[in-house]
Amino acid sequence: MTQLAVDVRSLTHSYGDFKALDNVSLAVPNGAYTVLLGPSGSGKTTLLSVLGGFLVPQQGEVLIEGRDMTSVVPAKRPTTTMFQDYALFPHMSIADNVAFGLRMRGVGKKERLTKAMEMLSLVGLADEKSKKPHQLSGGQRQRVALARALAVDPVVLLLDEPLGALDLKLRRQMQSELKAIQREVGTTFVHVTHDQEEAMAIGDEIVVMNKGRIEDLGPPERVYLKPSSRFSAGFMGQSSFVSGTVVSQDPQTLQIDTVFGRLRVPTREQIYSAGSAVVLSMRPEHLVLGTPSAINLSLGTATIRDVTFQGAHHLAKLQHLDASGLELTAQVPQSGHPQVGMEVQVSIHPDHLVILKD
Ligand SMILES: Nc1ncnc2c1ncn2[C@@H]1O[C@H](COP(=O)(O)OP(=O)(O)OP(=O)(O)O)[C@@H](O)[C@H]1O
Repeated sequence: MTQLAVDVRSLTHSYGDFKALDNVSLAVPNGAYTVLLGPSGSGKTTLLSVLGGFLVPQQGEVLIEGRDMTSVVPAKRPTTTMFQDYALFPHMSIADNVAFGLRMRGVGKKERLTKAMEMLSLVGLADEKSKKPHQLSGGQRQRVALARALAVDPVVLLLDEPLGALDLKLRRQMQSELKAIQREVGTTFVHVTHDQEEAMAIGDEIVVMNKGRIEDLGPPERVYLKPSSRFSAGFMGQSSFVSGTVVSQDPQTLQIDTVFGRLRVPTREQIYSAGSAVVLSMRPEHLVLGTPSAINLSLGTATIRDVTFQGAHHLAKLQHLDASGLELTAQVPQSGHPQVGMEVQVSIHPDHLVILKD
């Protein structure tokens, strides 16, 4: 049985009247790269602070490798936290910065410098060992902070917006480096970000947070393709939403009334009762413009209202002709030449239609 690196149970924490964490439970398997994703104020940093021991929750428990750590101070936990500003010591060499945590733990000089060099090699900075932090680029400083955090062999490394200070290009590059380093060392990483692309690029598991609660949790592909709530669908990229009411479900077909008529969807694992209010969520790349194929569900006809060039494709805003005011967003390949004012038929493959409880 895989032991859990982190097991938090029913965490609740308020600042005054404001509930920053509302009954949060989360299990992180050993060796996983977990990303806490959510908008500003959703409780990500509060949760990370509880894991790192900087905040004792008002309710709930934190277990690390099965041991209760709820009230244990940060220095006595098998966790280290890497903050966004890296907090490197400016007067110390890179090697001494990396060895610092080991020095605090009483590790001898020879051993700690050997470990520091091992960690600097891991992050590709062995040649810079004698430099001071100000002689390095932002990306290099970030790697030093990572080497320092890993030097003490934590069970869990907690990263709070670790790439927030980097420009976009470097940020994307560091994402793959972080992931590669995590795979190599096998340490459990819990990483906070509000950047959906970063979460998808890096996480084995994404935890989508909203208003102090976990809205969705799973591998990136699952959370993107089959989000489990409207919030999660909207936060993990673009989606068009359409309300519907379930008419019936039999072994073959789920029937839903929507503004563009009755949709007959091959039946789902989930059983819907007649009269249930649902929301249909559709990703732009799943909306098909042009004559629908036999298997696709027809969503009627729409007018293209706006087209934006996105490099690899166009994004078209569509206004539905039959359903007043309904807007859909569709991705159109460059070869599609979408033009404002064009009337197009819209359809979707049933497997791409996400049906959520309203
Ligand atoms: N020490 C504090 N005192 C009062 N309110 C706080 C405190 N720390 C956080 N909050 C509030 O709790 C909420 C959750 O904060 P938290 O920092 O956990 O969110 P977050 O998801 O990490 O947001 P961000 O991405 O902006 O850092 C926010 O509304 C914040 O204003």
